[in-house]
Parts: sequence; C-alpha cells; structure tokens
Amino acid sequence: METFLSLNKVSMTFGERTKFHALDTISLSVARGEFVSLIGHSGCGKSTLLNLIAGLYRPSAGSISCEGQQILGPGPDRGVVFQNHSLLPWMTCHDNILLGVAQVFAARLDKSAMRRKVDQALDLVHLGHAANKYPHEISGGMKQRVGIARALAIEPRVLLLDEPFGALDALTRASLQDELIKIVEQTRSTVVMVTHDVDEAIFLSDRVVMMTNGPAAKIGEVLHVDIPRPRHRLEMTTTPAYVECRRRLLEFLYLKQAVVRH
Ligand SMILES: Nc1ncnc2c1ncn2[C@@H]1O[C@H](COP(=O)(O)OP(=O)(O)OP(=O)(O)O)[C@@H](O)[C@H]1O
Repeated sequence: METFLSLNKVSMTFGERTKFHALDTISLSVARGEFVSLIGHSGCGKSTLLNLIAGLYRPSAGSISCEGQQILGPGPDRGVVFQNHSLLPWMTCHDNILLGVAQVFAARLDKSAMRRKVDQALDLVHLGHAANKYPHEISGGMKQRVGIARALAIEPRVLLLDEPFGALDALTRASLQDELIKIVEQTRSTVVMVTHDVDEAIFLSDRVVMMTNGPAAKIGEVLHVDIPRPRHRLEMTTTPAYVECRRRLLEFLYLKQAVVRH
C-alpha cells in the first residue's frame, strides 16, 4: 500500500538541562485512508507522538512526512481533536468552527461559502440544530462532536485524535464511535488515534500500534485488525478474530508491559 504518513526513526527528548527521553526511534508508515490507533500505558508517550505528527513538537531526531512533505509545524492538512473539546466558551458552536475555517479558506472563499462549510461539518456530526448554542449549553458528547466537526471542517488530509472520547460515559462513547466510523467512511480520512481502550481500538482500527512503557518508549508490537467492515459492535465481540485481537492487546499491556506500582 502507498505510504501516506511516514515516521522515520523519530526520537523525542524533552528539556534542556534535565533531559527526559520520551520516545526512541519510532518508525511507522500509515497508508492513505488507514485508521491506526496508538495504545499503551499512561505516560508512555502516545500524546507526544500525536503532537509530533501534528507538528506541535519537533522531533529531537528523525523526521515525519505527509505525502512526501516533511512536517515542520502545525498545518491545516492535519486536524486535531483533543480529549477536552477546547472550544472557546464565548463563541457559538458555529463560530468556534468558523474560526479555523476562516484561517484556512479566507483567501479562497467568501463568507457565505465558509459558513456553508461550517454547516456541512455540523451536519456531518448531526449537530446542525446546535449551531447557535454556546459550549456551556450543550452536553459533553455534543462538545466532542463539535470538536470533531471543527477538525473536519478544515478538510484535513489526516485526522489526529487524542483520546477523543476519554471523558465520556460508555453509552455516549459507543454512539460517537459509531458516528466516527460513518464520518471516516464518508470523508475517507486517514486517522491516527490515541486510546486507552482495547475494545475501542479494535472496533475502529485497521491497525493497533502497541507502545512499550517509557522512558524511551518504542513500538512494541503492531496488530492488524483482520475483521471485515462494516463491523457490528455486538456480533463482532463473539467472533474468533475479535477474541484473538483482544487477547493479543491485553497480553501486551498486562503481561509483556505490566506496570508495577509500589
Ligand atoms: N513538555 C514536556 N516536557 C517534559 N516532559 C514531557 C512533556 N510532555 C510529556 N512529557 C513526558 O513524556 C512522557 C510521555 O508523555 P505523554 O503525555 O506523551 O504520555 P501518554 O502516553 O500520552 O500518557 P497518557 O496516556 O497518561 O495521556 C511522560 O513521562 C511525560 O511526563
């Protein structure tokens, strides 16, 4: 498969005097339209890796490129969704999304065309009716959906999701996972997602990248989720392929990378 996003021997060390070696020689190729999850114990460096792809950090060594172009900083080709929606509280949902759209499209589109883009993004997450509400007037799940709409509205080539559903209850989480699958099918997005949740990783991903515990975290194993799509949440869980995926992830996390707490 054609490589779309490429991480080439990426290492990351934080700090000047007291150095912290977070990631060590990470190499990973992501194909166009692929959905890849990063899983690993807390503090292993998943968010750091995602932030490197987002261009929010520069790697200490190695390089990252998207469609052959080296990533040197944040850009509209990569839409990021964080665990906490990070919407501006004094702006409506519509205007929160418009903010990014205007940054990317102001030179090419007039105001009404940009507003249409915002409306389309809100429709994609079924929130057209909440366009004029403020963040404090909507639920946590709705805020995350606005966050996803905001990331999608700039029409990124890659969607980067940092535990996008981590703060939500199990039912809301499941319905947003279903929605995300539909959106990704519709937009044919390439996705890299950080998660702690084994079932979420299997349900959504083509591949799950398992990271070793830090410091100097590496890619431990990579799991190919060989379960045909469309995947059905309930039916899927009883198939041998699912059970095997789950076993491999749990074995990695709780046996091979067991965390000893004192
Ligand atoms: N800006 C920073 N300066 C120094 N150290 C940092 C910085 N950002 C992260 N780290 C360290 O790098 C390591 C990896 O952090 P990171 O947030 O990437 O882990 P994570 O796997 O996403 O954790 P979690 O699952 O708890 O969110 C941690 O030990 C963290 O303390």
